[in-house]
Amino acid sequence: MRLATKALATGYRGRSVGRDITLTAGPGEVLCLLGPNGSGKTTLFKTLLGLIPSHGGEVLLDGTPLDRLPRAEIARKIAYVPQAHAIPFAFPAEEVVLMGRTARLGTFAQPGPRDREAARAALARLGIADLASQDYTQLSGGQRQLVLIARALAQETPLLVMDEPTASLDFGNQAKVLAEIAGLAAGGLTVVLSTHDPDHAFAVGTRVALLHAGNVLAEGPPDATLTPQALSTVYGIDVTVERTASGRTVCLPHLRNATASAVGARS
Ligand SMILES: Nc1ncnc2c1ncn2[C@@H]1O[C@H](COP(=O)(O)OP(=O)(O)OP(=O)(O)O)[C@@H](O)[C@H]1O
Repeated sequence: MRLATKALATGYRGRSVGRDITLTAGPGEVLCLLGPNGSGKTTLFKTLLGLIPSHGGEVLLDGTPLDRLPRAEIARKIAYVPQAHAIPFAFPAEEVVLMGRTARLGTFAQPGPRDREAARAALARLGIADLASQDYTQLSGGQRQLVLIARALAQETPLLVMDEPTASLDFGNQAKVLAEIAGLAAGGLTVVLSTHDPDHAFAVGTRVALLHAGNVLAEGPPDATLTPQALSTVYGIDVTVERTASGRTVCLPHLRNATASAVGARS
């Protein structure tokens, strides 16, 4: 499924957030959105999902304007992984994952044994089958994050939109979820995600969009887009981008100024 935005403007009632956002992502691609806190990533995602109206421009799914698609149709095309703290589901984890199936089925349909099986398979795939009967509200931030990713997988849509999917995960689970994302894209899914870690964009991104002050400052393959200069402009710090011996690309923020002021504060 190809997602495209054309000169999209985003925001809330009486408040403009993003403008002139033109992006595209297709099957097999992982489009990573990077940008400082408050730069409008979540707002863009809510607009892509039709949860809030756009302030101008277009969102197209395989060429069809989003606002021409009924909600149930959108749910069959796009699964959304929101930030884990955003939703206080008072249900067992398996029921939360099952909601991914109900989104596909429509308002009044009941999930059947196959749906339950798919929900359990999604939990197992993320290594959290043992959390199935635990209350979502009593899970840790990272466990909730994994449950929400399982919910999106159970929805079996061709397009996955993930808001900081690795944000509260431990070191190992970050790597597992990144590998899962790369695998899903390799299998033909379209993935759009936001991250605060440029290394993650280098690891799994086929394209990157760098948001700055409401605009797309740069967009393209990670190597060409996440340059030290662009990262410095967006984050206001000096950054070195290095290639490791094993062929990975990593970003190293310079800590000298921060360290100097921390030492100064102590003395
Ligand atoms: N419901 C809302 N009504 C009005 N303004 C909002 C609302 N939600 C967010 N904003 C504002 O929109 C701007 C963009 O917020 P958004 O959450 O999209 O940023 P973000 O890039 O996802 O941030 P972060 O990286 O911190 O998660 C912020 O200035 C925020 O204060």
